[in-house]
Amino acid sequence: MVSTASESDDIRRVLGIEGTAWAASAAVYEVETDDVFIESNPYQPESGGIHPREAAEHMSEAVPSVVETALAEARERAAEEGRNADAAPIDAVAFSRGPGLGPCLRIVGTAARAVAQRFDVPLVGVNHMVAHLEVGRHYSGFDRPVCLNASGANAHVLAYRNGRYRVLGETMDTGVGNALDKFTRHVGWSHPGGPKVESHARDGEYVDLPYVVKGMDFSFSGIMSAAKDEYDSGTPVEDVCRGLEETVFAMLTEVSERALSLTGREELVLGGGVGQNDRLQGMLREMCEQRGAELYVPEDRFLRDNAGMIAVLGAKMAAAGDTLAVAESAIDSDFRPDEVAVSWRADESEPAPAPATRVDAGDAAEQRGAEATVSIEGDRVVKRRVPRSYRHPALDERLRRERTRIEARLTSEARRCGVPTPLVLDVDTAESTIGFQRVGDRDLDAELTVDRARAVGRYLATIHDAGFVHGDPTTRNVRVGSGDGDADRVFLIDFGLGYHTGHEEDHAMDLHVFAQSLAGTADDADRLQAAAEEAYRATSERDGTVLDRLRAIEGRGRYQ
Ligand SMILES: C[C@@H](O)[C@H](NC(=O)OP(=O)(O)OC[C@H]1O[C@@H](n2cnc3c(N)ncnc32)[C@H](O)[C@@H]1O)C(=O)O
Ligand SMILES: Nc1ncnc2c1ncn2[C@@H]1O[C@H](COP(=O)(O)OP(=O)(O)OP(=O)(O)O)[C@@H](O)[C@H]1O
Ligand SMILES: [Fe+2]
Repeated sequence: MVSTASESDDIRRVLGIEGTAWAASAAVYEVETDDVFIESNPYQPESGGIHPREAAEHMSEAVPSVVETALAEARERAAEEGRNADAAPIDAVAFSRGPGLGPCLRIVGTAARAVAQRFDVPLVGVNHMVAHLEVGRHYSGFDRPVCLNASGANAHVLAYRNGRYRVLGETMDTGVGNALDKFTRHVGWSHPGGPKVESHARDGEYVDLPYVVKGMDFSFSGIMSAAKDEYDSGTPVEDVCRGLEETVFAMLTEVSERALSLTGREELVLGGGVGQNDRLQGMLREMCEQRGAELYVPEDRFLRDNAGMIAVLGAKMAAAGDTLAVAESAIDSDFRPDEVAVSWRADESEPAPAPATRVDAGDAAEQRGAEATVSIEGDRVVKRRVPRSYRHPALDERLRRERTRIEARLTSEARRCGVPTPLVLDVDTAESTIGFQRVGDRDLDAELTVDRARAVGRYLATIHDAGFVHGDPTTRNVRVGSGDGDADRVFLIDFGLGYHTGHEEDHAMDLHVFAQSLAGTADDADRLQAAAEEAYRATSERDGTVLDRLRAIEGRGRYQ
């Protein structure tokens, strides 16, 4: 019988067990001294990538021995503190419950249950992705950071809000490490590929590869096939590695910056095995410095998969009484971070409204968006995409030009379809500058209403029917109010990530980006989202298929 104690003082030493994919790991976390002992045994595939069956065989051999090593350490510490030799050396057992490979997770779950029963201590089921970010939050001392999880099988941007970690953005296909590993497999290098990409990139010249960011979501599949093609056509592998790092990490840095900008937060925490990469850390550091934000990067041993992070979060969960009865402790290979009901944080109510909210200060004010600076000069605004020094200069130049050209073109095209947008007054692609008519008197996030959400749904349907997407329809890229008495005008702005497409998936992504931004900024996001969808349905020529696709995007398990 496993006890399910809820006395927080009882939790002084926690055993953590990890084994979602490659790292068989056990750890002892000492609450009082904050000390973490970690014992790990990695699985190294003989050829190719991670084979689930081989990985599970590795876990069944390695998990018991790393657990015994950690327990021996725990016993020593228990003896030092003068604990009775008959008493349990630990006060709880925490294990990675998911996401991960099912066969591996089951072995970890079985081991954890056995230890918990043996010592009659509570069992704690930890979400591996939340552990990746909580360990950084723990050691940074940050309270409300944005978190970038850059790991093998996942890539997310998360922020805590009202009891859950919200996924502000994520990969639409593979995890970031898996994407790099697939390229290195193609080249014939052994697993894991990430560190090899890093060392080869140092001697490489940058090559252009597709850069795919949709709002705060992103995709790696196009980049990976292009990288393989480059290699196959004879481009030196060092150059392809450099192009990969510059492109993939600039994407992750851009979405992190967007998330900081959208939420108005000023702290960023990095997590996940790919987080060990120096170039990624450097880009994030530079971006944060330039916007006056703070970055925290955990030690490498806490970035890659490890049981230390499981024990650290497990201790907080156990202290909050968030434990599992054995009968309810089944693993969950698709466990998403936003499914976790956060029990261990004080119930903080959101400081309202988010500081990023902008109500216009008046003339000659300068706004700083995630990408551009916008200066208001009377009834005209000038938007300039400023260079981002964290990006390679060639990539930076390309993105600023392309986006400026597209923004000018699609803003006008939307207007011609009857969607309110500002008039484009002049464009200078060389300087990445556009002059616009000034519209609205505040951003939608400052004053969200059901009617306005409905207008956004209607306008998105209109441009989709005309054959293009907005690309970044967040609550900050919608202006409301007109200043001339017609308070309910709603304007779409910032079409720089738009493009022509007839694919339902792309149309659904626009709705998904809007839904995610509602979830990130509003408490009644569901109601607003329903209103937007209802208006979309009423307007669109093919509402059914797009909304079906939206449901599929929302329900997609990302573990692959
Ligand atoms: C669910 C769980 O099993 C999974 N874990 C995982 O992916 O292991 P993690 O340790 O977080 O990350 C491993 C990845 O991290 C990459 N990696 C390691 N060192 C790297 C480096 N210096 N540069 C780039 N990638 C690196 C590896 O190539 C590999 O793809 C996850 O967290 O998604
Ligand atoms: N035509 C306009 N009229 C009035 N205000 C505007 C106009 N264009 C932009 N703004 C203001 O400037 C802010 C930033 O503009 P915009 O979204 O185009 O830049 P950005 O850097 O791409 O921002 P982000 O990436 O954060 O969406 C807007 O949120 C809005 O408050
Ligand atoms: Fe991981």
